Parts: sequence; structure tokens; C-alpha cells
Amino acid sequence: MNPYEFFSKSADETKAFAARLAKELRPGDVITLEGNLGAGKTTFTKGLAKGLNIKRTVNSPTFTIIKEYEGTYPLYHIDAYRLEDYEEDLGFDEYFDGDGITVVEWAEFIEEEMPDDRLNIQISYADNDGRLVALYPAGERYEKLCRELME
Ligand SMILES: Nc1ncnc2c1ncn2[C@@H]1O[C@H](COP(=O)(O)OP(=O)(O)OP(=O)(O)O)[C@@H](O)[C@H]1O
Repeated sequence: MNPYEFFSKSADETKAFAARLAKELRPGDVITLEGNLGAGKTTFTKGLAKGLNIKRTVNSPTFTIIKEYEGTYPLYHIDAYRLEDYEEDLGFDEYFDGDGITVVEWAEFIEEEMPDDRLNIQISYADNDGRLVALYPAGERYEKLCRELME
């Protein structure tokens, strides 16, 4: 069983959990978000933004592919959904190695550009409008981060 799971009873709880995670993040960190339509990926990202003291409203970047927000650190929110058939190098590594925190939805479509070390977060529907938020850390830094977050 995955030890890094959080059961959220409401959108506010999901946001609060994400905000707590955001406080532990630092520039160069990469998070991938997975979940069905309406699972709460945007809600989670709003929580991250709150934790990073971002004042602007976060909404889905589907049509723009990437959105940038200024906060304690910059937040780069990438939605790769429309890049499924894209073959060229898009230069996203500039974000992954950069000065901010990057959140990627549909990372599988740009897998070649994704770093190996990252924190994958899967949000799924649970009973009574709840959500299961499961963290899958890849790499030592994110393992440690998850352990501390769950303490
Ligand atoms: N526990 C919960 N956690 C997150 N969202 C919840 C929860 N309970 C209810 N919700 C509601 O579910 C909806 C989640 O929508 P959201 O846009 O965040 O999903 P999404 O995964 O980004 O969807 P899409 O793939 O359409 O962009 C919101 O209306 C939110 O208020």
C-alpha cells in the first residue's frame, strides 16, 4: 500500500493539503498531476498557488499550454494535453531546471522532456464527494518530502 495518501473530504481540504505541500517546495521542483475530469487537478493547483502566496486566480492552462504566476517562487502550470502528437523538442526543460516550481498535467505526452525525479500526484474520486490524493515520489528528495509531509 502507498504510505503517502491523503483523504480529502472537500475542495477546501484538498487546497489546504496542497498549500501545506507548497511550503516545502523549492525552485526546480516538478510535480505531475493526474486525475479524471473534475477530480480536482485545478483545485489542487489553486492550493499550491495559495501556499506560494500567489494572488492571481489560477485556472486551467489547457488552451495556453503554459501559465506562469508570480509568488514566493514562480509557479509554472503546464497542461500538455494538446501536445500528444507533437514530436519536436519544446524546451520545457528550461522550466524544470529553472527558478520556479512546475506543475504538469498530461506529463505522459511530453515524457521525453520530463525529469526522472519528480512528485507524481494522483487524485481519484472516493465516497461522499471525497477524493483520494496519492503521492508517488520519484527520487530521494521527494521521498523525504513526502515522509515529512505525512508525519
Ligand atoms: N475533495 C475534493 N477535492 C477537490 N475538489 C473537490 C472535492 N470535492 C468536491 N470537489 C469539486 O470538484 C471539482 C474539481 O474540479 P477541478 O476543475 O479542480 O478538476 P480538474 O481535475 O482540474 O478537472 P479538469 O480535468 O476538467 O480540468 C470542483 O468543483 C471542486 O469544488
